[in-house]
Amino acid sequence: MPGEPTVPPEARLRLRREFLEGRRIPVVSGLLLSLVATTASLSVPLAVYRLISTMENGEPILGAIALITALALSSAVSSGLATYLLSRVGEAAILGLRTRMAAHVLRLPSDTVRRYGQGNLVARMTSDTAQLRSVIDVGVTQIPASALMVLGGLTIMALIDWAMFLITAAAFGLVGITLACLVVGIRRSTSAQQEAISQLAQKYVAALAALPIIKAHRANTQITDDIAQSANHAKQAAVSASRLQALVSPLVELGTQIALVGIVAGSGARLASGSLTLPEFAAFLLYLLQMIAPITGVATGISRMQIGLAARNRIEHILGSPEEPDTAHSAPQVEDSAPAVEFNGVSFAYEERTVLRGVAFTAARTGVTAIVGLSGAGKSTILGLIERFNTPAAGLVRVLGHDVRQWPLHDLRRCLVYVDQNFTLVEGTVRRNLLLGRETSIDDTDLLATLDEVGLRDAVQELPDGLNTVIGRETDLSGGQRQRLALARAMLSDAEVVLLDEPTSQLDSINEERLRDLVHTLARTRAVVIVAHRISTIQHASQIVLVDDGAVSVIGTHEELIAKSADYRRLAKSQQLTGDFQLA
Ligand SMILES: Nc1ncnc2c1ncn2[C@@H]1O[C@H](COP(=O)(O)OP(=O)(O)OP(=O)(O)O)[C@@H](O)[C@H]1O
Repeated sequence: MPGEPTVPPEARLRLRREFLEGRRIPVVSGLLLSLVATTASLSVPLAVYRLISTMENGEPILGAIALITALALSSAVSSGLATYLLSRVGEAAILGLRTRMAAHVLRLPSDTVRRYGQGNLVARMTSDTAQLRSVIDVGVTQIPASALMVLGGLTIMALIDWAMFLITAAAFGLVGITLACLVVGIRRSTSAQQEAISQLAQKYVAALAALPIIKAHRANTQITDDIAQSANHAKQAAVSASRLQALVSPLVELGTQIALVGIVAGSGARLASGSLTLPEFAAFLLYLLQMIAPITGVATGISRMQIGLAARNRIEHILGSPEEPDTAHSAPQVEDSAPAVEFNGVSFAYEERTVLRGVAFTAARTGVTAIVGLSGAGKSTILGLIERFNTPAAGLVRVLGHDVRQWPLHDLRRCLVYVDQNFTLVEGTVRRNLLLGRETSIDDTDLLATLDEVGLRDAVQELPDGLNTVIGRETDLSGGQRQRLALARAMLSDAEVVLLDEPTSQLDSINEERLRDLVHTLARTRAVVIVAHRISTIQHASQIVLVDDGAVSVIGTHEELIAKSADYRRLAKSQQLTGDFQLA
């Protein structure tokens, strides 16, 4: 992603530590089994050498055949067990990493999450971590085991015949040098491929979220073309990555062919001169053939590692993105006399764009503070600053008498309950949504009583599994019902400050009236800060804060503002709420 932060050293993934911590026994057992498998494989050609010598001497060969069988079997069994053990450990390490990523992403500032994009984050959590798994597989098992085989094989080959060993080493040395040149390109191209897949996931997730609108605007083809274009970028990136990866196996084959030709050509003279015996020649040839697989293993392993390392980089960027600042250690002491919320000369900008200028108001511990103003005036931003989703550029936001930065985030948010503009529900049952974030349970009678207060009891009881119905999949609620469910969740909380962002936007007039009553009941014992477009919802508020283009233009009761603010009168008039039209 352009503009990704530099990864701080503490966010770098120490793969060895991630992999080993708490898992030393299975890792060491896996590595030992792998060693047994390699040693057994390396011993097979020596056993063949012994078999041929035994045959040449006319001795019984049963023992030699039994040895070869035992070696081959133990190599296969140990290698299978090692792979299973190490892949279990690898999966456990990836589970740990995925959990860590989820926890970290949920602590990122909302703007950072928006900048990355949901699809992009999904791709990093799913496909990039799966790619990283290959670093563990390849780095811990494939490369070390194959490298051991190659080194062991080469050593024995050197002991058998140094001249033929030199031919072999020269051929594979050339392969190694060419491979080293390819590695950088492979890493770069796989990184581009992963980025292209993230972009594709991003477009796809965004399209799914906007599905009804896409259908209603008959934009299926347009959006499909868009997604297809991203898919095409992903394909092109994959093709250029595989162009380099495809060179790896042929390179190894080429090296093997050169070595084979060299050995066959060189062995004639050495066999004829007697400096090489037939069993030695057979063993040497077997070692060479046996080495093709591990050399291919090392080469493809190094190439696969690049995919995993590129994925590691992208994961590190997420883990390196700073979390919401949360430096306070304990909740400050709250004075009874402290107001619920205070804004003192608060200014705020999204990136370069200033959206709040010197905002100042105070919300008492009880009563309703309504924030009104035209669309885009900055009302939701004000609620976001109380929740400390963002930090002001200047001025102070206080909750219960203390600067929001003096509160540990968890404690600050425990004092607040927030119903967002989209009345967001989480994936899960009605009950899960009602109890979201609660540390204690509430019995069904109380849950249903609260649902009754927001006029939702009957609708929930009619759902297939009542409170246990999963919403948002086969069964769903209407927009207004979702909004009332979000309100019920807020009512069940015992937070001292209730923040409501346009809680009536989806409600019919009967439910709006019900909400008004509920808000006033809540406001008897708590502070309610409510953003509202419909002045009918808040005309009885203790105070109304009129926000105009990011600044507070006037504060007062409905009657006071009607009397003294032309802007408010205009706003109320547009809703027919002045003079004779005023609602009761
Ligand atoms: N995450 C964001 N990044 C950049 N700009 C933003 C972001 N959120 C809001 N804005 C901008 O900040 C300004 C204030 O937005 P805000 O949502 O606070 O307005 P609002 O008064 O609540 O509007 P509405 O009544 O339409 O909900 C708007 O101009 C908006 O475009």
